[in-house]
Amino acid sequence: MSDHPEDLEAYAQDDIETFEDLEDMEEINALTELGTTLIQAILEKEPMENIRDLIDAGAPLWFQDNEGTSPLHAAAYVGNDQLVNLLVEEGAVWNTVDNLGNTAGDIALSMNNEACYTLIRDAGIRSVLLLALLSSGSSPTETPSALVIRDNDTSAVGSTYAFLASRLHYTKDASGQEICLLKLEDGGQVGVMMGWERDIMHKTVDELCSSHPKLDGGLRVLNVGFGLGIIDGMFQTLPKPPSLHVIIEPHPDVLAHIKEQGWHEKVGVNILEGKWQDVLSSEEFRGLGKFDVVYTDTFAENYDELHKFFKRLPDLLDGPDARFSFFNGLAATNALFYDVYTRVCDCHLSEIGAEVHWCDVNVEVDDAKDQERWGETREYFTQPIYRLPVAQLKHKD
Ligand SMILES: C[S@@+](CC[C@H](N)C(=O)[O-])C[C@H]1O[C@@H](n2cnc3c(N)ncnc32)[C@H](O)[C@@H]1O
Repeated sequence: MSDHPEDLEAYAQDDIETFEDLEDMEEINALTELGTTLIQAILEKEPMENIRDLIDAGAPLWFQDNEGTSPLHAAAYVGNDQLVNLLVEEGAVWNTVDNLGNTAGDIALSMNNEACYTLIRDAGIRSVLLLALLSSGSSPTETPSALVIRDNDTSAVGSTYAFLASRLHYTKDASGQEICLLKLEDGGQVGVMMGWERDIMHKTVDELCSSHPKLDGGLRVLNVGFGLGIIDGMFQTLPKPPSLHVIIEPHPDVLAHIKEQGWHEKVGVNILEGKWQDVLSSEEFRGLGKFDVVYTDTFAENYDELHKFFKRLPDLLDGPDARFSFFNGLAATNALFYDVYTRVCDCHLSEIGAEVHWCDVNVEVDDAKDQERWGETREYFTQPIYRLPVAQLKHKD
């Protein structure tokens, strides 16, 4: 043993840390045991009293076993809505996924248990609305850190800054589908816009314009995000082309493509270069007045940004006849998340005084066609139904 006092101090420190480690291990073991017992008790359909006792004894509702099953997953498996309700009220996490990528809501849905599904979905809606409120209303220091919505994805898929610095390629894939492609640093590929979305864009233009009372006079249209220019092309081929067609686009490669395609020469088309967050506040934009039709479909932006866009709508829409839609593709690789975000959009649009009419568009294809749709790219929309929103400001009494 060393006789240097500083070494003795270090040994003593090591002992304390080992002791603390042991204490931590004991606590982890106790929680693991309680969590496992709770999940077993739920799966074995033990009486509610036993479940309640376990929760009161500190069984962790966030616990997941080796398969990723949480107490809420277990309650969904046994289809007990009273239990789902109890767990949600006690703070069970609504969006935990198991090792197969399923939430408890997905399990309830696959078992056709509407009561359990609705309870979990509504817990999700409340949670997302609360997070949005906390992140917009208070300074980060006033907000419990675990509840702040953070955008941790700094890749070109999750960060506008990285996206705008990345190169895009306009090409056709192996099945002849037009595509605007983003190549990621990890070698993966993501379609910024893909030809298969043409049907969704077509239905969107139809819902926004075909019965618009001002269609015959030429609509004043604002589109945010050019991509492949599919929706812009459709606005241009309306029976009466728009009297004003403003396109907001920040990406240099997209802007070069727009020029190549001759969009600057089209009558009534005004291309504003930049992000909508900057362009909407510019004097040039404000001088243009309000619009009959507003559409937004951007890339690499999270729900926070879409929510901010919603808040600008009262200044953009020209009264209750004007119509708004957006590409409703958020969280569209999971049925529960897609449902939750769709309903959160509905609530937030209602908050700004708009009413939403939702149209269901069938986008299901068979397996072989699905492969063609995505080619080598990452899938970002896997739901069979696209929920198309059309919002209008409510009449003021
Ligand atoms: C999915 S594409 C739009 C596709 C388009 N709806 C179509 O029919 O082809 C997204 C577009 O939004 C643009 N974009 C991304 N962030 C933006 C922002 N903050 N403001 C405006 N446009 C943005 C991208 O550069 C891209 O061109």
